[in-house]
Amino acid sequence: MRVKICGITKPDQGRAIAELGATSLGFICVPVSPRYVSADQIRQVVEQLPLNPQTGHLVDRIGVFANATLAEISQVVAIAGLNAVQLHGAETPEFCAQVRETLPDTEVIKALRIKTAAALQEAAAYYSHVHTLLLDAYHPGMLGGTGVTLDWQSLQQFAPACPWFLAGGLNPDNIIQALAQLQPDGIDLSSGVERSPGDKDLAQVAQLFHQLQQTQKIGVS
Ligand SMILES: O=C(O)c1ccccc1NCC(=O)[C@H](O)[C@H](O)COP(=O)(O)O
Repeated sequence: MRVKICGITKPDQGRAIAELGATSLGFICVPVSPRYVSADQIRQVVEQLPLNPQTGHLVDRIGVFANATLAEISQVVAIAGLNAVQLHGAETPEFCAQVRETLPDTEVIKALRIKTAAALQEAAAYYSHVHTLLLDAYHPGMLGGTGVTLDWQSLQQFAPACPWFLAGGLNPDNIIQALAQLQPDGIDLSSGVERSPGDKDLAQVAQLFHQLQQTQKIGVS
């Protein structure tokens, strides 16, 4: 299972989180966010990342955008050294397809903020235009990093035709409960493993991986 820790702002924390076992680091490229980082700041984090000793590759570097233009996204991907983009605003399936065509080596992840179970119907329109979906909680005043959990039970029938991440209010204390109900391809955490926006709590990240090891031992996938 992929484990994405989002809202990385500091090189030493990015490196430590990769070493703890994260498969993906998320960088907030949305200027109104308190976790915002510029392309140059992301590059500084990326330059400090270790290569995975097993694969010889870096962890995934995911830039999170909301309603940015294709030119803005392309520029940040090139400067920062990203290999994935997460579109967290009101991007249409057609826009996602354009991003995919323009950046063929970049994973395109569409985030859907789920207000009601009916909002899940939106997902199908994206299947053939993105590589991956991400389900996040809806908050009227914030786009992401809200700490609000989804109603996991209402997602039990969600079986998209592409891989998906579960996000929204996950933390070391509730991750086992979430994964007992759902089998996402990845999980995404931000405020549940931080001291303040953009300042990650490495002890909580370590605790998350400890909990994930427990889920394997007790057979929760
Ligand atoms: O985190 C932000 O500040 C943010 C701002 C604008 C758009 C998206 C943002 N975050 C996106 C993420 O992928 C978060 O990891 C996701 O919303 C989960 O956050 P949390 O509920 O705090 O775990």
